[in-house]
Amino acid sequence: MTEPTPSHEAEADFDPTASSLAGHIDPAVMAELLAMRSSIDNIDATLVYLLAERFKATQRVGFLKAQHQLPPGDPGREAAQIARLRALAESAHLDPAFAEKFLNFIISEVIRHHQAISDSHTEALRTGATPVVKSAPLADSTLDGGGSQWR
Ligand SMILES: O=C(O)C(=O)C[C@]1(C(=O)O)C=C[C@@H](O)C=C1
Repeated sequence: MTEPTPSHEAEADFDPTASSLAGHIDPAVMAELLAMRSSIDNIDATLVYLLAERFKATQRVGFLKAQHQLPPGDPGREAAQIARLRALAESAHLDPAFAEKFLNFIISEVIRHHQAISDSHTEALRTGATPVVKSAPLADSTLDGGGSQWR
């Protein structure tokens, strides 16, 4: 298996001018397009950082739920989140259906992670191992054996 490329290398290798359009369009149009893409690149980087923070937070929820034998999903909470985000999307001129689909996509991944945490917690209890319960900030935590939540 190949090692993942460290993010600083991937970032250094990233060519913000990469395009299949190069040489096919007016250079002035290309310059305008690249200026717009520069904002898109900043937004995409922010999205990655935001999602990483969200998953750190939900991982803590996953451990809490596993520790107290709570179900991974909470449909009542989800309904409230969806109604709120749909309204926010509307006022932000974003398609509410897209906002809902996006949230559902993220939540389904979170639930998969919660289930994996719960499974490894149950397995640890069954085998007499000490279940890994994270209550400390996750920045310095490592994922133990079960670690399948990051598949
Ligand atoms: O708040 C929770 O209980 C979570 O597990 C987090 C979260 C979410 O990602 O926002 C995920 C699953 C639940 O169905 C509801 C919300």
